[in-house]
Amino acid sequence: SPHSYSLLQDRDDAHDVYDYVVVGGGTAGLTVADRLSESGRYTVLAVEYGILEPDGRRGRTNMYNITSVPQVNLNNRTFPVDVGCIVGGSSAVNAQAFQRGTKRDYNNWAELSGVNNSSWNWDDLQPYFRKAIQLGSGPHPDIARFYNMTYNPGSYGTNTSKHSIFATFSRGHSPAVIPLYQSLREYPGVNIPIDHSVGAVGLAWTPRSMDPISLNRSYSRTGHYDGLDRDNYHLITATRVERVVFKGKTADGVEISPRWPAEDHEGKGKGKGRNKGKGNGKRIIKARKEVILSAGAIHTPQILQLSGVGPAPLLKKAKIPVIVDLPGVGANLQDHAYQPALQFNWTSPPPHPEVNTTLPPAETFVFGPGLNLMMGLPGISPARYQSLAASYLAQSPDQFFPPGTHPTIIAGYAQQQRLYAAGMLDKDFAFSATGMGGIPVAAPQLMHGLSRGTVTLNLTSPLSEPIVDYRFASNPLDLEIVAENIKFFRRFYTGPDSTLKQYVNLTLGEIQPGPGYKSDEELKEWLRANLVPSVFHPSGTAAKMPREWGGVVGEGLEVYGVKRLSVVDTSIFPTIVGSTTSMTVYAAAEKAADLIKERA
Ligand SMILES: Cc1cc2nc3c(=O)[nH]c(=O)nc-3n(C[C@H](O)[C@H](O)[C@H](O)COP(=O)(O)OP(=O)(O)OC[C@H]3O[C@@H](n4cnc5c(N)ncnc54)[C@H](O)[C@@H]3O)c2cc1C
Repeated sequence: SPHSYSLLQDRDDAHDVYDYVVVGGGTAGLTVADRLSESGRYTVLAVEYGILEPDGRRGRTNMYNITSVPQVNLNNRTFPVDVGCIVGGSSAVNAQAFQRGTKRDYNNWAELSGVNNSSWNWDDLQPYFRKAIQLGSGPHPDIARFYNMTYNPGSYGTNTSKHSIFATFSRGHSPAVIPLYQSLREYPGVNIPIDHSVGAVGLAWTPRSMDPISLNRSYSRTGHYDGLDRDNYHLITATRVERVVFKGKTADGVEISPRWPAEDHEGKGKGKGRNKGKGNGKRIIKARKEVILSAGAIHTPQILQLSGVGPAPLLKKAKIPVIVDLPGVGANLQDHAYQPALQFNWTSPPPHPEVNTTLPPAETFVFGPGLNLMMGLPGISPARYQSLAASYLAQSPDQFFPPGTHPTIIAGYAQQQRLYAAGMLDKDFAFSATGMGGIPVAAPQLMHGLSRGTVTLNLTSPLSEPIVDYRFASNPLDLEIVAENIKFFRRFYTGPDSTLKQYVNLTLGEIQPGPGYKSDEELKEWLRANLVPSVFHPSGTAAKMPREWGGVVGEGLEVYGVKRLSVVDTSIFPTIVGSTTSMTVYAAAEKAADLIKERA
């Protein structure tokens, strides 16, 4: 059987007590559960709401069905809040672009720890990236030569065990990206790092979370679950953790309930990985050492709030007894925003450069080569970056938060504001990331938004999905920065200093936003109607920051004000990284496992 014998076919077979109970068998959860159980010294239970099913599809059973509240600054549009609901979590359904942030991202985390010697910084995290992510393979040498693809093998581990997560460079090619690559290389302000894994922005090739041999998805299930056979490790699926149970202020265990009523579930199938679910009722499972919340940035704050750990006024409204008043639980929500493509029309298709016939044949094409342009604000907007940074720094930190926001949240945001204002002057702090295919289209993502959102209990039905409000563009500078991204790509494609003309002999006509949107005001109007506030990288809702800065966990990821409860998932990111998020989650989970074992 490819899956693990750790899976209990019936949740009623779970013991009454384990050393560790991990809530969520997702990206971080399976990583931590693997590491805590590997010595055999501790008993570990992971509880997952999804089931074991094939990866990749995004369907009814394997995604949560959540919609954001209307975004008042985006013409009241609502947006899907996609999160994987499956063994493997979001790593089982994501788009597999595998990147880490830049140095400033993680050094900001250290600054936001409020302590002098935080080990959550770029240098100290690199060994965890190498432990977490193995280099599956570099690009095919011919492809690497043809595309001038460089990469830094030292950023990754060299383990080839199948119980690993792999970063693999593309085997495919797509010659049409070459004119873009060559012209971007020469475009003013575009840096060429060896690759993004060295902590710098610029034009480089992004690997995928992919097995180098099978080319299948490499994710927390394949790397940290399949094939494990440990008596001391159990996984139960189709099971919800409703709340953490406390004895005084000590986390004592979790209360679980079945996802489906027993008879319904029996009807759904008795295949592998489906609990028979004969127990229809709730049950408490105890944790001797720690309860570890790895339910992701949308559900971890919900579980904390349901357990009485969160903003006291909210808990009182929901009639939940307050265990500890922690205003930061569910605050500080961040994501990357997506600007629908700036689109041009070639007057005729570009002349593709001759394809070297020694390159692997087209059938081996799996994914495009993964060219990605990351830019700091000085590169995006040489004319305005200084004034944008100055206007940001001049804002009062509470200016764009709702009245009554807790002062600790404002204090934490003031710290972030100081660091981001400095980041706006740094060419190596990403404000945009754009996948570059072979067509004259660019859909840049905003990598460091300035607005902060919330995840809160649904007061009329606390066990239903939480209320997600990105509050995108509540800080008006967000739209100014995205408008600068549009102007950057307009200049690159059609401006007088465009370097593209040397490589393709074409005239370009702009289709979208279109010539009707010229001024900043017009561009912002277009963005309010088109911008998407999330690419499903929610982060920051149980942040690792000091309590007086609205933090929820400290340096050891233990929740403030209670004992034996920790958080390990994207919720702990004080600030979102300027890259896709999954690689950082794996590294953080590896570090977390070490911290948890040290205090065992
Ligand atoms: C559609 C999509 C595309 C993405 N594309 C990329 C990409 O290309 N590259 C990249 O790096 N990142 C991408 N991401 C983001 C990345 O995958 C996530 O940031 C990361 O996987 C989150 O890890 P996590 O451990 O925080 O949470 P998750 O992996 O989401 O794990 C949380 C787990 O907890 C479970 N759970 C939640 N509540 C409960 C409960 N009450 N009881 C029991 N279990 C519960 C969930 O079912 C889930 O399995 C994408 C995400 C999505 C959804």
